Formats: sequence, structure tokens, C-alpha cells
Amino acid sequence: MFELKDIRYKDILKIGHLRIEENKVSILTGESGSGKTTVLKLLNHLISPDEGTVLYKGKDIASLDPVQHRRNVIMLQQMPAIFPGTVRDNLIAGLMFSEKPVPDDRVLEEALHSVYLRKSLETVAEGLSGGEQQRLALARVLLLDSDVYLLDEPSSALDDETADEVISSFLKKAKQKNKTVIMVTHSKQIADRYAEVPVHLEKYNQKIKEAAHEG
Ligand SMILES: Nc1ncnc2c1ncn2[C@@H]1O[C@H](COP(=O)(O)OP(=O)(O)OP(=O)(O)O)[C@@H](O)[C@H]1O
Repeated sequence: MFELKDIRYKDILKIGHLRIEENKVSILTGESGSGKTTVLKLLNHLISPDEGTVLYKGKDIASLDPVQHRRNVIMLQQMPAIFPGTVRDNLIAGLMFSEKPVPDDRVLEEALHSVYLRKSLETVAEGLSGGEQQRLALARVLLLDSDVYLLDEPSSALDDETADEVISSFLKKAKQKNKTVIMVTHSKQIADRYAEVPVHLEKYNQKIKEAAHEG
């Protein structure tokens, strides 16, 4: 689905070759600052590499329309935006940006159930806890029904048990629809349990520093 070749991005990231398979759950791990978010941004075409090529379905991402690309490849940021208004407003915001039809309330409620968020559609979203807002944002991307989901630490604000329920349920839905998921996590438990393809990033700066030290 994606192929990264001879990538360099500033002094943050250097990847010789990385293939990300279609219809699989790939989980990106690595210490803080190793460039996990940067990889997701490259795949979403939010940034471009200084050197090398990122291919999506065999085509250079640089040649694709970024707006269309981001409809196929949705990224859930580490601190997702919550808009003023209700839970319903937040659920449909993404669909409206994507010019997709707004489904009826039953479908919206089903998305909330999928992320174990037991709140009414009328609840004021800004009053939700951090963990509840994180699940609301996850439900919002689930509704977008894209081909690829890039999830940046989607369970960081959840306790272990809730994180496990939510991620398990999200991935089950994604698998049913043959989606490709690339998820960043710091949770060893989540990585061990759900990674079909584990991807571990080494810190680029660290390597440079170590080399300088040795030299
Ligand atoms: N646009 C940028 N310009 C300069 N430095 C940046 C830029 N974006 C990120 N960085 C730096 O690059 C490094 C990697 O950042 P990135 O967010 O990709 O790491 P990460 O592995 O996702 O970290 P974390 O686990 O803490 O979220 C960090 O040291 C960060 O401060």
C-alpha cells in the first residue's frame, strides 16, 4: 500500500526501505522523538521528504492531489481537535469537510458504541473528559470510511482496560471492511496484542550522536 524508499527528513528521520502492507494493522513503536509522527505525516502528505520517495499504491505521493489523498488516507492527530457544539456536531464535522452524506442518528450512535463512548448525541463535546474526547475523535474518523487510517497514539488518554476495548473494537470494524491501519503507540500491551506487522523506529539523532562519540 505504501513504500518508503531512501527517505530523509531533516535530521529527524532516515529510512532505507519500508513497505506497509494493505489490509493489515501495522504498529509503529520507538522511543519519544524517534520520528513516528513524522512517518504518519509523510504518509498523509502533510510533509514531503527532503530526499527519497513515498509511494502510495505504486504512485509517488508527490504526484497525487493532496486533498483527494487525505480523503483516502485519514490521519487522526495525537491531540485531535474537538469543535464547539455537541457530540453529533463533532461526529458529522469530518463528513461535511469531506463532502460526504451525513448518516442518520442510528449510524452515529453505532460509531459511538464502537469506541465505548456511552454519551448522547446532544452532549456538549467540550465538557467531555480528555479520554472521552479522544474516543469521540476516533468515532469521527471511523465514520469517514477511508481506505487507510493513520492513528497517532489513539489510546494515550485511556486507562489500559478501556484502551484495550476501544482499540480491539476499532480494529475489528476496520478488519471487517478490509481497511489498512497504521497506528503509533507507546503501549507495549497494545503493540504486542494487535500488531500484525510491527515496525520499530530507531532514533536517528541518537545514532548520529553515538557515531560522533565513537569517532
Ligand atoms: N517540523 C519540524 N521541525 C523540526 N523538528 C521537528 C519537526 N517535527 C518534529 N520535529 C522533531 O523531530 C523529532 C521527532 O518528532 P516526532 O513527533 O515524529 O517523534 P515521535 O516518535 O512521534 O515522538 P513522540 O513519541 O514523543 O510523540 C522530535 O525531536 C521533534 O521535536
